[in-house]
Amino acid sequence: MRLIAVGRLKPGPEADLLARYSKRLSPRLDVHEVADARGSFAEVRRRESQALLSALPPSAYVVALDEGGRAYDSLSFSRKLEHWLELPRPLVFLIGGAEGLDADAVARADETLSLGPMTWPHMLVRGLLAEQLYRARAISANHPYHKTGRP
Ligand SMILES: C[S@@+](CC[C@H](N)C(=O)[O-])C[C@H]1O[C@@H](n2cnc3c(N)ncnc32)[C@H](O)[C@@H]1O
Repeated sequence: MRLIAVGRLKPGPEADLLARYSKRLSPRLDVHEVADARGSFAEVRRRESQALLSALPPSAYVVALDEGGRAYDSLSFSRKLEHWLELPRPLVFLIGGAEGLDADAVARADETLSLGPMTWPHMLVRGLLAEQLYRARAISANHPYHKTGRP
């Protein structure tokens, strides 16, 4: 699996969170960063979205992280992830920068994924996604990390 995201993640709590879950993930999650852009709000969004799209491997199956995207409960997401991993295409998650993804990036996505209707800081979203991917894989493997029916 690959994560393509805007900006350079500096050492700190967000990097620790990403590392905590990504090192436990199988298949591994390769992170590829594209540079922050400069300019007006609209230019930043367009440039960063183009950089994300340019970094896609050929025939990628693209899941764009988007507040307005599709939300899942953990069991459904686990099943969905297993389905994505069985596809004969590289699975790629996209996370926008502080100005978000533009319409072209969302249009290229095969799926959208929401981590809830609230907006999270883009650097935190990497770790949140990694935890949800780890949880989904734990559910598929009947690993006790996910405690069904308990808070
Ligand atoms: C700070 S948010 C961008 C907010 C921006 N105002 C917008 O309208 O998209 C940066 C990125 O983090 C991701 N993100 C933030 N909150 C999210 C959520 N609740 N669900 C899924 N992705 C989220 C998205 O990829 C988004 O492009």
